[in-house]
Amino acid sequence: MKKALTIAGSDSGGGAGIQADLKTFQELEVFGMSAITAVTAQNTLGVQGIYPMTPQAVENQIQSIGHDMGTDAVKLGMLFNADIIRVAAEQIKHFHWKNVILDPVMIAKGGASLLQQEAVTALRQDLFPLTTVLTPNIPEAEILTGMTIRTSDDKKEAAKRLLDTGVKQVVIKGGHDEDPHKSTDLFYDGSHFRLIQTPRISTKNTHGTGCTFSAAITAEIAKGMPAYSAVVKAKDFIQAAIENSLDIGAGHGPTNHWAYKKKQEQYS
Ligand SMILES: Nc1ncnc2c1ncn2[C@@H]1O[C@H](COP(=O)(O)OP(=O)(O)O)[C@@H](O)[C@H]1O
Ligand SMILES: Cc1ncc(COP(=O)(O)O)c(N)n1
Repeated sequence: MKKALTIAGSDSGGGAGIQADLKTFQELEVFGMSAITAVTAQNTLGVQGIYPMTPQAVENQIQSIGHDMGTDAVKLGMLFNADIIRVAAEQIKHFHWKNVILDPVMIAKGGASLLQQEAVTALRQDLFPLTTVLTPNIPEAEILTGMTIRTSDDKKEAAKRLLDTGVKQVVIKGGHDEDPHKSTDLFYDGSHFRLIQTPRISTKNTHGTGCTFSAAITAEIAKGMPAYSAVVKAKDFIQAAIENSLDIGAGHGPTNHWAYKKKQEQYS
């Protein structure tokens, strides 16, 4: 039995953040644990409030897990400010955790900021050198590299720049690209570029896609799968979750975390 820890924000709406991560870990049969960085009052319409935890509270949660239970992989999501980022980095080093998946969450779908602007530098300096797989969406990759990303060549250039910061592997997610037919993610490990492409699903229910995708990568890496294979499986997981997304709430509804498992059961 493998374990995964998510260090991220709580989404009261249940579709993104800690809630999406734990649901995904459970579906992929990995024991999920959490350290909460901030509580958000959130639903499918947007973010109504953000209540960050103190850095000490985050440190204490991580230590509780590190001193007793341990983990096979760590996922980082909404970290909100530079002090929380520093604490997370220190604890990952302290416990010598090696499988680190960083989803550099910055802005919620409705536009609310989930990371203070000055924290971007801390992310690069403190966490990138510890990161096994970085999973930015296109707007996040643009902020992290300072370049505009439109074409497939732009994605490759951005991936190269991100690897220069110490990250071992990167997936630039294609949810925000302009192709109306496909959603294409680019994986880069420093030697090969690989495209992972699926038909784009026409739906407004995409709340939590990024969280769910990176949580699935984390679960598979926790089970010992190599990074690229984990990304391919996570892409299948999120595709099923979006295809069967849930019409809950009046805005961007959540994805369906049990759809992948249900599909597997149907075919077996
Ligand atoms: N409409 C869609 N159809 C198919 N796949 C999608 C769609 N939107 C996002 N994805 C996939 O979901 C994952 C998360 O991507 P993205 O939405 O860009 O992340 P974020 O939630 O961080 O903005 C990626 O694997 C991406 O290809
Ligand atoms: C607490 C929290 N963390 C992350 C996201 C990003 O969600 P998405 O996966 O849709 O980009 C969110 N809306 N809320």
